[in-house]
Amino acid sequence: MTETFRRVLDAFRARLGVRGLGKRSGARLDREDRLGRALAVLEAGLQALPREKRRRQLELMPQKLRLALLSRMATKQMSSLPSGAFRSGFGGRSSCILERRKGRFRARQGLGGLEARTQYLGLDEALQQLAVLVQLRAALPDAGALEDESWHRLFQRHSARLCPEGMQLAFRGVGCCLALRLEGPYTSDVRAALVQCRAFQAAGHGGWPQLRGLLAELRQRKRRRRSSEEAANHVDGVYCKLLQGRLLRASRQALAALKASEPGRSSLLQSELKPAPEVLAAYLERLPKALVREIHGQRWLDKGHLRFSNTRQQEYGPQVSDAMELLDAPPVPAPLCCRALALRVRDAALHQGIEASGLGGDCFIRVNLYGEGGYMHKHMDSKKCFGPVIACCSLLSDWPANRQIGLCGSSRAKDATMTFYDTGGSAYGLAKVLRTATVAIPRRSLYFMTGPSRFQWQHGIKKEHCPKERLSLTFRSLCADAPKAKVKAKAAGVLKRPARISCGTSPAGRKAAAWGAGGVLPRSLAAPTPRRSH
Ligand SMILES: O=C(O)CCC(=O)C(=O)O
Ligand SMILES: [Fe+2]
Repeated sequence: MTETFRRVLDAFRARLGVRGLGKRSGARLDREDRLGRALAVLEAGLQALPREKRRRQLELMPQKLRLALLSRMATKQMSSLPSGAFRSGFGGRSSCILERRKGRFRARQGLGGLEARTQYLGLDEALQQLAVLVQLRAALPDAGALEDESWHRLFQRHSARLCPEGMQLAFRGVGCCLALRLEGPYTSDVRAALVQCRAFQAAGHGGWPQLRGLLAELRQRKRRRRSSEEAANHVDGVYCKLLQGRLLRASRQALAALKASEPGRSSLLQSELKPAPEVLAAYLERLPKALVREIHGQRWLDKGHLRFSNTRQQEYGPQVSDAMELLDAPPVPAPLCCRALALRVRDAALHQGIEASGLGGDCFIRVNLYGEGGYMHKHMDSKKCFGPVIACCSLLSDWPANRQIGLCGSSRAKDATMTFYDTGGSAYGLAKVLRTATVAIPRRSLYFMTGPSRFQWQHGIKKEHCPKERLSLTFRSLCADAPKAKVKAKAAGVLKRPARISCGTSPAGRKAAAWGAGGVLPRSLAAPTPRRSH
């Protein structure tokens, strides 16, 4: 299985190498542009809502933001939305996913404007088919880039060459509007999916009203009994829900940009802490259950300094000692979902124009599980050991509870907040703090720490800023000249595996062992050896 997966990863990497994902233009926008963009997304999103909902959202909006939005609309300075808000094929262009359901797996792969998926299979077979799909993607141009007939001929040629006997595929067209992923219904006929893809492209230029009409029509076509009104209501229901999340984000960004444009305020963190790209958001909607289950099946590390903090960790990939030195030991293989997520994170970094070398399936992954009130001391992730970009996904095990998000409401109160401390680049725990800033890290979001937020500021999570159980996964590249440990690891992970807790026969040892396997260690048992490693 590992061998198969490695082939998938190699093919994936080759594809990235060949195609390159290019930098997003305008990644470094000045303040005005940023505000303009955020307001434009906000306005377009509001326009896509039914009137009642729109009014309600406007009422909920902080006054400052509402005024900015209205004055912007009044002076007609908006950029050319909605057509500008549509990017065809976005999201489905190259996504590569393994889905799990009831112990069976299904591969899904973006084909640039189209998406293909297999039926549910055993893990090995699904991985093999994922590898085939990745190769197919590498061999094909984007579905919209050629005439449908020529694309279809190419598709037939390559699928005949690559797809094994009996491989069953279903296809659908995908598009994107207002940072929402639009999906047609699956069909076994690739030509029908091409028609969906073209329809998304054509409707995209008419903005949301046309796309909504198309989505309703596609849904109606799939279930013939449904009336057009029912289908339109269904589309409204689904997309309004999604839009609310996007609106929340857009309004936050607009507010942040507004704040940043006030004289005397630093916009440093807004520009350096990049928010999650939409590509990943849909993925994070689906992933957590499987991921959380998989992570709970693994062992937690025994790190003295974590015992007070109601936090547990796992680490995968290259082995690094507590002194932040690379161990001469084989990498610890990450659970499948973590690896898949690592690939997506790397993809997301490339989409954002962020340096991504060293990220991906083989990078260093740390899993942090915070209990309620769990915290992380302020620190700077080791400069000598880890690269210039740290990516982190925030997840929670009770993820469905977050369904009722509202614009600027208080329902996000369960999300965690990270505090940043400007130490002018010093990594010492006692370094003088010049200023602090807080950043919300909502569940199912991804952030990248780059530039000053990585090397100038320290970061940490306060007890009172983690009101609910939180799971985070950090992804780091290793520096080429990371210091090597002089000691040799005896076996995989030995230097940091739970040696003390696994053999405890005293009551204290037994309780500690329970902690290592999922319980919470009482304060009285914590060992006084808080050597922190980041
Ligand atoms: O959980 C987080 O978001 C941050 C984790 C972190 O800073 C670390 O593991 O070094
Ligand atoms: Fe950190």
